[in-house]
Amino acid sequence: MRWGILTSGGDAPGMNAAIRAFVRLAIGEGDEVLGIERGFEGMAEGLARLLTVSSVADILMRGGTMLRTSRYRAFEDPSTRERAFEWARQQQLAGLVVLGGNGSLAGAVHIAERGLPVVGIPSSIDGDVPGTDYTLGFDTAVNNITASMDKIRDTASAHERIFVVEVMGNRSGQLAVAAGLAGGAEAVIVPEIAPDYHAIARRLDETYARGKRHSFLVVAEGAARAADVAEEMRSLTGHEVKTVVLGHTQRGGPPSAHDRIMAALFAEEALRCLRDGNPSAMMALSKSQVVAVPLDVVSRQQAGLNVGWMALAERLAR
Ligand SMILES: Nc1ncnc2c1ncn2[C@@H]1O[C@H](COP(=O)(O)OP(=O)(O)OP(=O)(O)O)[C@@H](O)[C@H]1O
Ligand SMILES: O=P(O)(O)OC[C@H]1O[C@](O)(CO)[C@@H](O)[C@@H]1O
Repeated sequence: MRWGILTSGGDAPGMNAAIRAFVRLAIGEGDEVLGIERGFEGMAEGLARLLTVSSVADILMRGGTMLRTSRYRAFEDPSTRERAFEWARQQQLAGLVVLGGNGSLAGAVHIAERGLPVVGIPSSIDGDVPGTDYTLGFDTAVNNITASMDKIRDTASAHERIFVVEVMGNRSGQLAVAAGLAGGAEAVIVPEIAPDYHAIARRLDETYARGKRHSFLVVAEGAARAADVAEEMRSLTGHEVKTVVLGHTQRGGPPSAHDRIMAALFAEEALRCLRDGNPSAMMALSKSQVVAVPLDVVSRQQAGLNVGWMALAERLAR
């Protein structure tokens, strides 16, 4: 059988590990895998090549995606999707694996509805895909942010400064919350909850009065800009406040061991679903097990925010 595989939306560390795992497992079963380039654009424009065992060598430890990716708005147009579907038919694809976040998986639902079996592997550093407890790339991104915060902490303590660290997460604060808990932030500001700047300022004043020499506020990019939060804190506390916008440093670099393992497990289950003739599914982590859930969960549900972690981070930063 011949499967297609593509990566779409923002790249996520672990995408390469999942491509490698899927290709090697599929070839091990006697199947073929067509690597589709630049996400859905590659399907619509016919950009693809057959992947071999050796073509996926030495990518396990690399971030980004060997297939490249895109944000291809034209795929929201049914006529573009029809072209892509027709191309998949001509290529005799028996099924497709889509690695990406909410948007990419919404695109995947449309393809499955048209009749091509599709398995989605949730991949986004944002950790905000509904129906799964984990998305590929999240652990690496949290580690990247935590490593940056550890470095910033040295200079923050030396100067007794407050740092506002802006992290990714346009519509979701899940990444900010995990990084805030792991990195020891005083407060986490997320798009889902309106911030109480006066309460945060009071907490900062109290910790400084107790002798603390540095403080972190982690803000998700979708909630506020770091510069605006810093200005607010300066005027409310009178302390010196600096900002760091981590940007794409969060998304690059080698995937963590956890992301590589999750990539292998998601890929293994994806192949099993396709070979079993499942018409559409999303790989999910649920109760520490990799399971297949309905693909359209992305359009029916919203990902939750771990407010317990957020509250715990605030209680611990004293
Ligand atoms: N409703 C939709 N219908 C068809 N295709 C879609 C839809 N939403 C998104 N896509 C396709 O998926 C691509 C990626 O979507 P998007 O930019 O939202 O990233 P994502 O997969 O959510 O990843 P990230 O977590 O990095 O934002 C889009 O550029 C488009 O090609
Ligand atoms: O690299 P781009 O296209 O600017 O995307 C940035 C967006 O992608 C994400 O990193 C998710 O991959 C979001 O957190 C962020 O808002």
